[in-house]
Amino acid sequence: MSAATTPRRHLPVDGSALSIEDVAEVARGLACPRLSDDPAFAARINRGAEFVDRLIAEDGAVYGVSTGYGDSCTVVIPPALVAELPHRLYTYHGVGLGRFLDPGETRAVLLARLASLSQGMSGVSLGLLRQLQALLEHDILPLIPAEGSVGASGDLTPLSYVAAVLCGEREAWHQGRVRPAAEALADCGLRPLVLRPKEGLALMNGTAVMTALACLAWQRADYLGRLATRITAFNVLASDGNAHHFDQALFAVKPHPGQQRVAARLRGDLASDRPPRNELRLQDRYSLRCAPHVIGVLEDALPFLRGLVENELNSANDNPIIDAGQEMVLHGGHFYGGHVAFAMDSLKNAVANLADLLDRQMALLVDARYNHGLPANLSGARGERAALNHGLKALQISASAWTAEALKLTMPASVFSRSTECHNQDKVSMGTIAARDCLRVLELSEQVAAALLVTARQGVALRRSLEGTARLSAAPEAMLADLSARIPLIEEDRALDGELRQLVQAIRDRAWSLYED
Ligand SMILES: N[C@@H](Cc1ccc(O)cc1)C(=O)O
Repeated sequence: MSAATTPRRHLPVDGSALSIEDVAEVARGLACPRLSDDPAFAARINRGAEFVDRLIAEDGAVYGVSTGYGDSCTVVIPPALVAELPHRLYTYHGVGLGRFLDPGETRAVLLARLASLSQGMSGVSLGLLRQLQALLEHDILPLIPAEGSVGASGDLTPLSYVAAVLCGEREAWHQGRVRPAAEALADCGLRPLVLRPKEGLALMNGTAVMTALACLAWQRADYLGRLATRITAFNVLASDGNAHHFDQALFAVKPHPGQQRVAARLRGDLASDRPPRNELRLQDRYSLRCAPHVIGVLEDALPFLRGLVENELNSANDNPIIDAGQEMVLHGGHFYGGHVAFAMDSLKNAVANLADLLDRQMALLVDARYNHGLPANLSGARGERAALNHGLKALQISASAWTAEALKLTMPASVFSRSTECHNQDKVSMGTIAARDCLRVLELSEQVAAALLVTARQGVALRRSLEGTARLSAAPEAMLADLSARIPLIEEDRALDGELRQLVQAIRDRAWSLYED
């Protein structure tokens, strides 16, 4: 079923704060924005558009309305040509390349722009907001190329594809295929928008693409952190590891709250008792012992990063800002996505560290020198056939490759600022590149997690076949049962790619409820 036909929750939009979860729900087609019908909201929006009209009538010159854009702001547009200007803007920005954003990402972009313009500080009309809402309502999704934004004149080039489709130009996904925008609009009874002065700039001169991608990345990272914790619990059991590394008294002396939360989750999963004073095997390797210290970095960063991303989402982020209440035109640089750039550069680092942690845990488990009595490569084959079977050998090699690629992409994008646009944009954020990197790092890390789900399922089963009784609490035990149904025990080697793809999808769908306490 397409998002246009699925029953969807209405998400009220009136300029008040939206959350990352709201964006993710709209992206999944589970919710659809509904502009407030409160007359006060309409009045606030209309006041901005009317103020722009008044400015043109009274002052003649307004930046981006009766002048050229950016460095060309000293070029005066003859009054007879002013109406054409907004359409020029999206036309010459039709220079995007690379993959197209997927439908979920595109819905998130439309909502992010709608949220920003609904602040009522951009001088756009209610008609423009309604047309944006209508694209989401009918699931008409502009084809937005992912590449070509420096993230600090906002996302001008990718957002030009939103502006063009609103006006019946370029192409959109609609009803499962790529269609000319004009045709898709007509089919839904919508008329192409004619942009008013300032409306082209207001649509394009902002951070909606990077912000939308950042919301989706944040939610995926949050889930992956929880999953890495659960996988660690399985792997402690599989490797006959030491649950006492997650002791409450131990973590009380290092007060990072996220790290303490991860340790508590591991304690809960492993149902461990107090440690004996001096065990035979005192200390496990770092990828097990320090798991709360690695996953905890993400866990502690997430609330802070949420703040950065949601503040951007709920901001007026274009230029100039039109303050109709105080009758001011405020020239500045709110299209600069530095906060999102920092959030995404940081998040991809923390996420890639999860991939690395899990990859190291796998390295311990498949190696008979370190796995405390399990078969090499966790092969489940017995007797004569053991010689023929290679177990998870190739899967470990793949996990190493995915991990390396994720780690390689952690180079911060924001430090690659270029001076561009005739040196008007001489310092830019690269936030959109950071967000795209982060999504790719997430994709690779989710693949590593899928490999580790296979590993953990196999490792725990083999450990239990040796020793029988190692304990887990109810929630991880239930998840293990679910995994065992999804992934039959590997006794004779088989190709695992089909199962891996299904596991990756299950991770994306957040198939397991994890520590939702
Ligand atoms: N971001 C610029 C505007 C701009 C728009 C389009 C461009 O092609 C270049 C610059 C500003 O507001 O100052």
